[in-house]
Amino acid sequence: MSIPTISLNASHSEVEDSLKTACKKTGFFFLTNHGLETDCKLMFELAKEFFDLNLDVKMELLNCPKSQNRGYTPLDGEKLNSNLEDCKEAFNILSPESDTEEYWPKTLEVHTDFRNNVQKFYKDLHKLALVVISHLENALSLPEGFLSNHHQSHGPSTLRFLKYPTQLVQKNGAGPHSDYGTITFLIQDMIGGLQVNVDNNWLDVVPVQDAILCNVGDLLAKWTEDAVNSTVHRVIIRANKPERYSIAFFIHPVDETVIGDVTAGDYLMMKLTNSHKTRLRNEHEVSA
Ligand SMILES: O=C(O)CCC(=O)C(=O)O
Ligand SMILES: [Fe+2]
Repeated sequence: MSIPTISLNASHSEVEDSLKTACKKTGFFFLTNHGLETDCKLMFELAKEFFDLNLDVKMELLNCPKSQNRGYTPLDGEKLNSNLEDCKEAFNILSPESDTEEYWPKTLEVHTDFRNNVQKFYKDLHKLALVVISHLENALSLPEGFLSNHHQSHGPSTLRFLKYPTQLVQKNGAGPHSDYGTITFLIQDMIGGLQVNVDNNWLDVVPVQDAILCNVGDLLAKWTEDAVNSTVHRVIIRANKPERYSIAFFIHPVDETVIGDVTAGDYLMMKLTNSHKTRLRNEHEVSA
């Protein structure tokens, strides 16, 4: 089994047939001809500049204790799976409407217009998400607006820069988990390490140049009564590989959306609280 590629240049019916199959099988697909190829390259440069900042500068952006999903997450600061610490750093960016200056590195502003570029990328990804969501409605025979009406504003969708450092022995980069929202876009470099669990086997996701990897999240699976698969995946850092960068965009419905027995906002909060053990412990230490 491999991850299918869907080109946005294909006809609507071809895109939607392929989407239907992909979402029902692995829950993962590569999207090509999405129009953001050049922007993705720039974002990798900006992500590298961010992670190259001194640790004390990044720690000033630690999101503690105001919210749980913005600003900087240091190495080993998160457990996507409760049994394993994740060997990665992250920088989380909320929607341009709800973000505030205190979570942005001041030093980069001068050189690269970092904040403006990243926020523009956020908005472009959100537009692309609406295109994919509209195709999904057709692919899954859902009424028009069934999903897209709940994604018209940016809501809690989150953009995330990730860096997995070089290791001498194999390590856990991101523990086995499924994503929480509607869909996730993942832009990765060519190093590899992402694996998807298919029929109890770990399948390597071989990176495709310029493609955006998309996957179904838990809320979409709930929303469609499991017509699609929110598939478990993980990142392993193989020994002596160069550092790996990825950029994830987690697309979420607005908080008030009722899906099955939960609201989207409550579901997200519950999942984030469980995955930020270390940061919550730090928060406790700070407030104690
Ligand atoms: O960095 C990656 O390749 C995947 C990260 C991921 O799955 C996540 O953060 O949810
Ligand atoms: Fe994930």
